[in-house]
Amino acid sequence: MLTQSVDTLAAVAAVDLVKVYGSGDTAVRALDGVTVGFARAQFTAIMGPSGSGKSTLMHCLAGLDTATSGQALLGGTDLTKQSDKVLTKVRRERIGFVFQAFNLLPQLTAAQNITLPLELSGRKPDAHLYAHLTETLGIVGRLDHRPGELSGGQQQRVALARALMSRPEVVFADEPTGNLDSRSGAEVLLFLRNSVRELGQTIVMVTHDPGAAAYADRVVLLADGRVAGELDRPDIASVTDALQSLAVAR
Ligand SMILES: Nc1ncnc2c1ncn2[C@@H]1O[C@H](COP(=O)(O)OP(=O)(O)OP(=O)(O)O)[C@@H](O)[C@H]1O
Repeated sequence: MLTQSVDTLAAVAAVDLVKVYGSGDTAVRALDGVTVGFARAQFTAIMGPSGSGKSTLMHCLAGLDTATSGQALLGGTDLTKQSDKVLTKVRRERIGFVFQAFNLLPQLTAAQNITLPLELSGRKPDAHLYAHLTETLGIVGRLDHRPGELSGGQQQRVALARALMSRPEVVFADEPTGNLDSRSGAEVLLFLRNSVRELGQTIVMVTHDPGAAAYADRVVLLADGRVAGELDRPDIASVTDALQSLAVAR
């Protein structure tokens, strides 16, 4: 039974999603019936106290973890019903990932890292998009370098180009500025925001940082594995207030 309605046009949605880790006395209900939609061409931040289920929700929606019950919808596909083989293909072809730790392959150049997911799925990189992304991200002069020869900010910009090259239905960003100084972090967030405006990209980002969340169009708040509220057009003050109210209510 649905506890809330969900936008059926959403790029990504959770419907009454439950995730229980372990069993018996040690079972942890990381997601306790989450129903939420993430609209197309919108930048949404997921926030909440530590342990509230942010990473679990993102992992279930990205087909990186299996839910206990409920639906994890990407477009019309319920990821909870797919085989591992299909999930691998979905992650490669329909989802872009940006992680706190960049997760580039150290033995490949920046250029090779950017095009690898497309090559693995047998698709030819779009030369215009490649030029647009590498120019906008300011990494044209770094494309022959390996990740170990790049700064953290440059590595994350390579990861951003890789995430967007396949024109994914959604980009999931997990604390994308967590390892960056404030200037590099702001560049990453501005790029994410502009990719929503200019390319119609859908972005879902987990963050602890109200400053990062203020770049988003919307904030979804989690607490104890449930949706605890949301904010449209967030700013640093409204996000900070909402997080403080959650902490007080617990
Ligand atoms: N593999 C696992 N096995 C057992 N429990 C887990 C596992 N992964 C997460 N949990 C538990 O599930 C709950 C939600 O964890 P999750 O990592 O999703 O929270 P979070 O909001 O992302 O936290 P943080 O902000 O600290 O990263 C926590 O109580 C956590 O301890």
